Amino acid sequence: MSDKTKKLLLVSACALVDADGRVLIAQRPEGKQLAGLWEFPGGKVEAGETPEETLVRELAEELGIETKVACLAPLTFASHSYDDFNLLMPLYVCRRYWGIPQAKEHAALKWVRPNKLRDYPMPPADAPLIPFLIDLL
Ligand SMILES: Nc1nc2c([nH]c(=O)n2[C@@H]2O[C@H](COP(=O)(O)OP(=O)(O)OP(=O)(O)O)[C@@H](O)[C@H]2O)c(=O)[nH]1
Repeated sequence: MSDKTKKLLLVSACALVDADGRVLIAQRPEGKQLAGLWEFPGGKVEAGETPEETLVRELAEELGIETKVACLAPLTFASHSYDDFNLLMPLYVCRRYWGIPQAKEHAALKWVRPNKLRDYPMPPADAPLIPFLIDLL
């Protein structure tokens, strides 16, 4: 049943893709919600930002890489009801970026083939995204 007190949270996420068709996932650090789970880099869309601008900012903050809005292609989205909020999360694909991703805010990073993503525990919102990446890559 719908809970009218739950807020809708808009989060932008990115599947960074390398030349071999692998996708970058990042492990959430200890002390955060969903610690230890593997996620797509990204974060909350701040006031005044477009979802694409959020990703350009988050990829720089979280991974130390540079990309551009024009390098982000929308793929699909996740819609999931967590206990305390409803998540709406567009997923973009990015194949063009500058620099080597480093785990600046995560516990670890891993390049994974899409058909192996299910081997890594991810937040519940993410599971429906995996078939789209398998189809694309
Ligand atoms: N970046 C990202 N967030 C995800 C994914 N799946 C998913 O459910 N989320 C949820 O979307 C929200 C993203 O927020 P965030 O990363 O900006 O913030 P956070 O929880 O780390 O907390 P913060 O406010 O301290 O930055 C979290 O609640 C996270 O659990 C995903 O694949 N990538």
